[in-house]
Amino acid sequence: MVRNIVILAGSSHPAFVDKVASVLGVAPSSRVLTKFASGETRCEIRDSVRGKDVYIVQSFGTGNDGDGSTNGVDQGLESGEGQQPTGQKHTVNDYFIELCIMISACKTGSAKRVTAVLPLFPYSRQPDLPFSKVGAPLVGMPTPPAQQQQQQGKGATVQYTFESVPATPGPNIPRTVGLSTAGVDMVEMMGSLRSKGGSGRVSPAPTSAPTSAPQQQQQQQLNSYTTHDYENPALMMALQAKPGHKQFMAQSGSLVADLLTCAGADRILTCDLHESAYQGFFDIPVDNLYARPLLKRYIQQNIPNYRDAVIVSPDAGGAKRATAIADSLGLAFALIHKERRPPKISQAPKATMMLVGNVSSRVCILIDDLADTANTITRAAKLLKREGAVRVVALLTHGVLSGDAIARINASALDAVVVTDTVPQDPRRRKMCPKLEVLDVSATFAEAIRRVHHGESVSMLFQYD
Ligand SMILES: O=P(O)(O)OC[C@H]1O[C@H](OP(=O)(O)OP(=O)(O)O)[C@H](O)[C@@H]1O
Repeated sequence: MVRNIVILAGSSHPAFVDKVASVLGVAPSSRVLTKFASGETRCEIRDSVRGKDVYIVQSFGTGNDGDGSTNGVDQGLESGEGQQPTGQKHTVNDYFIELCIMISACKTGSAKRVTAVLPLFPYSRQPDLPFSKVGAPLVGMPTPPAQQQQQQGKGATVQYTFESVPATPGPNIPRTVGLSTAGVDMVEMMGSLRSKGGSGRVSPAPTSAPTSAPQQQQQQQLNSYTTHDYENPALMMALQAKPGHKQFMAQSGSLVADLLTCAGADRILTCDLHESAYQGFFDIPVDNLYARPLLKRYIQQNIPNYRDAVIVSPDAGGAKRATAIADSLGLAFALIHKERRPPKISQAPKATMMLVGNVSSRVCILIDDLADTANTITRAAKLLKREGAVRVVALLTHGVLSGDAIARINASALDAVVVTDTVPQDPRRRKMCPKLEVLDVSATFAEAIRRVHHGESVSMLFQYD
């Protein structure tokens, strides 16, 4: 049992906090978290934190993703007298504000030290810069048409397209049923997707669509998905149709870091940051834990003849993460490279994929930090199977799986998707996705908290993994 420590749970992932607290041999402290009718967050810390070492655990990626789970709904956790749960759905932003308020409440309640424990760190993916027609980041004036024509002759051979099933939602591609329909029958749903010609695209839902052309264009931009803007031709064309305008994308990472520090956080504990350099945005200590030992153990224990398998990074951004596992297990490595070029001069840039490495007749293990829409891993799996892979397993730290991700995984060439529980994976979600397996990372967090509390090294935890 660890003494003089306070573990507080935000409302995003209480089950995870219970597991962490149980390993530490303490009970989570009492607090009230709910919302006022106006939607503002209400927080009350019921146990004394005076002079204590406080750990507030809040995860993200569990926002309003329509998975029908009770996670993310204001249930008036430990509701105070006269305070009724509003039943409002929490978004990632709600969780973030809640965390800041909890940190501030503990600081003003005379806590000795407050550590924000974020199993999945929010806003650590910076938005992509839009890409020009030749695949370069669009950070200046669009290239004049004559120059574009000249550059087009040098395009690489397009081998694979990026279509996914269900299609990535966009201006003219509405969300499919995904998990938003309570009690949806997966078999029925997949049948319905197949009956639409196998593309997985469904007819646009009737809407009160704007009628005039400028209105339609504005609406398209409003509806557009921003995870990967380069995949949205309408948005890309609109962005490039503004001569002389330098595109500016808000990079919110340092603001988020400042907000946490300003709220009073003395330390951050997180896991598999999308970009490890993000730690440099803080002027307080940041401990970045790794799910790597867990993933390696999974490979060793669950992939038959794993020494013949190939570790694959689905994009260049994750190559370092994947090679770390490949090197320590002595496995072969392959990389999928995305190119963003237009198929024709008159068209918007399109992402295509190239495989570097040999996967023929091999088991492929895709390694990535997270799956959000699951486009990246499902497209990678499709390419790997076409290149002769016999089995494709995706190993990810954070299974955000928002929107249609589960339907997409079910319809994909993936044979299994293994995630950790940094993001809640409730039983209903697991039932709807038979390919999903969940690894428990709570013991790693508990050990890291114990080490921080006793002033021991956290990085030593991963020295021999
Ligand atoms: O499930 P999805 O919605 O496809 O998103 C998952 C992908 O997004 C992130 O990388 P990102 O595309 O931001 O690029 P990067 O690795 O180059 O930073 C992440 O590392 C995954 O590869």
